[in-house]
This record gives sequence, C-alpha cells and structure tokens, in this order.
Amino acid sequence: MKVTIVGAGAVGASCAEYVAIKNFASEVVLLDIKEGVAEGKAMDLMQTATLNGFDTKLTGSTNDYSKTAGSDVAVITSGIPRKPGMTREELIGINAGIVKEVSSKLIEHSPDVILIVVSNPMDTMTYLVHKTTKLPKNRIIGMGGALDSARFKYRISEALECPPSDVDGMVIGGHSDTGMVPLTRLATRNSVPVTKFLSEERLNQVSEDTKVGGATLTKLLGTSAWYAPGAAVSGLVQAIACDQKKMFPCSALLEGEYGLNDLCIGVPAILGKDGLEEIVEIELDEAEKNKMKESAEGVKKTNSLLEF
Ligand SMILES: NC(=O)c1ccc[n+]([C@@H]2O[C@H](COP(=O)([O-])OP(=O)(O)OC[C@H]3O[C@@H](n4cnc5c(N)ncnc54)[C@H](O)[C@@H]3O)[C@@H](O)[C@H]2O)c1
Ligand SMILES: O=C(O)C[C@H](O)C(=O)O
Repeated sequence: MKVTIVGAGAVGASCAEYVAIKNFASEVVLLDIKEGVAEGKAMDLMQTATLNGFDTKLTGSTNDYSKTAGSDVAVITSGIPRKPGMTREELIGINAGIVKEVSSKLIEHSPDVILIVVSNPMDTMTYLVHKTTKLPKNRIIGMGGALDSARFKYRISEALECPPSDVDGMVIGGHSDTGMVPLTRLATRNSVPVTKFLSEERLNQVSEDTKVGGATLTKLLGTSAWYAPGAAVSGLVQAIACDQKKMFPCSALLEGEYGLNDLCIGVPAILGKDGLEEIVEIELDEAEKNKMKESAEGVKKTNSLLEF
C-alpha cells in the first residue's frame, strides 16, 4: 500500500506521522514545492521508526511526481491555511489553482489512485476535483466531517465530564463555521442519548463550540490546527488501505441523496478498498433537514466562485 501526501506542511506531516505510527502502509511519499522540506520531514519521521516501532518507509520529494507513481491513496493538503479572523472560504482564490494542478499531476502518475481532499474550502475543493478530473465518484473523498465529529465528541465529553471514548456522535453538512450540522439528537454516551444528561441549552453550546472548532484553534495558534486534522485523515486512509468498511462523515458528490444534487457536502459514508463505497442515508428530523439545506446553499454559493 503506497500513500502519497502532497503538501508537507503542518497537516500533511501530521498525517504522515499518524499513518506511519499505525504501521499499515508499506510506503508514504511526502511531496511539496518548497525545496528540501518534504525530504527533510520524511527523514526526520524515518528517524522515529525505531523509537515508535513502525516499518513504513517514508520518503520526500520536491515537486517530482514520478516518485508518487503507483500510489493507491493520495492526500491533498497543499495550499494555504487561514489566519485568525478569516473564513475557510476566503482561501478559494489561491487554493483552487493548487488543488486543480496537484490532482491532475497525481492522476497522471497514479491512474488508479483514490484521492482524499483536505485543502480548504474543503467541500468546494472536493467538488472542483470531481469536476476537473472526472474520476469515478467513489475515488474522490473530502475530509472534514471526521475531524468535526472528533471535536463534537470532545465537546460533549467536556460537558459530561467523561472520557471522550465514552461518547459517540457525528457532524454532517459543510465543513464551515456556519454550515456544520452536529447531530446532538443522535449522540450517545455508551448508547444512552446525551439528551438524557444535558439540557437543550448546554447542547446548543456544544454545537456552537463544535462549529467554530477550527476558528477557535486558529485564533489560539495563529494558523489552523494540524494534530486532529492529521489524525482524522489517517483514519480515512487506513479505512481504505485496510478495507475496513468503516463509516465516517465525508464530503461526497451527491446525486439526489438527502434531497441534494451537484455538490460535495458531508454525509455518512462507508470507506473501504474502493474508496467511498456507499453513502448512508439516515433519517433526519425537520430541523436537521432544514439545517442541511441551508448548509448546502452555503456550499453552492462558494462553488459558484469556481472557474473551471
Ligand atoms: N479539511 C480539513 O479538515 C482541514 C483541516 C486542517 C487544515 N486544512 C487545510 O489544509 C491546508 C493545509 O494546511 P496546513 O496547516 O498544513 O498548511 P501549511 O502551510 O502548513 O502547509 C501547506 C503546504 O502546502 C505546500 N504547497 C503549496 N502549494 C503547493 C503545490 N502546488 N504543490 C505541493 N505543495 C504545495 C506548501 O509549501 C506548504 O508546505 C489548508 O488549506 C488548510 O486550510 C483542512
Ligand atoms: O479551521 C481551519 O481553517 C482548518 C480546518 O478546516 C479545521 O477545521 O481545523
């Protein structure tokens, strides 16, 4: 199993580290345009192999895509991150060109590759990759919901004063400060609905904190987060590499599912060796359906700024 990560910045390197530590891939190639950076990060990570006990071979490349040839999965983390006070949508001008070029080069060298899009605004970048590469829809997956759900579970555990591992829950919708739809109605602590333990007001606070999870960290760090994003991407890569048939909320191209068409947005999906193998349609209540509709309108508004 060969994994390529384009963009050896904060998220790309974090993802490479988690993939290596989980020890399921034979090879990880990091590629970046900055001279020597991908090679340096790959070497630094390789020097953790004996310390962390993994056999994954990490190499780096300065913009030489021949080194990525034959990749099974490729992650796109190239592009600029936001600064405090910015929205993800403001990154479209620079990132669209980068994501379009990177995805086309990846496919040129790995025609069977499954692409995971991370660069922001992620739902719109995923849609752009669908529109410009025309790969089958199962082979282009946007990562956002897995991260947002991890933040949601963290916020619930904080409210319940319990370990995050006690909590289950999911965030669907767009990966944006206003577009996320945290499904508080379905969240549980060891299969007991969290609505049994938390007031509506506290759950609303949990939802609001979840939606601005990325912005909160950006304000604290001066740039956007990387540990949880890297871990979330590595989870998707592993589900595909190990054919796990695991369910994650992913940004998928919708063709009628959830009453939506012609956009990529976060919905529950099963990931396995063929990439995004199935979109799972769960029953939403009226309020959730309305939030999903509003979220889709926001994503479409950003998509309308794309030039193909
Ligand atoms: N979807 C998500 O949940 C999520 C989470 C975190 C970050 N992000 C996004 O991921 C992107 C990367 O974030 P980061 O914090 O790692 O940024 P970063 O600046 O640390 O790293 C980005 C890297 O991309 C490289 N790059 C730029 N253009 C390139 C090109 N054409 N080819 C190859 N490499 C190129 C840069 O040299 C840099 O090393 C941002 O757009 C950010 O908003 C998304
Ligand atoms: O917040 C950001 O801009 C980066 C990323 O989308 C995140 O949610 O951490």
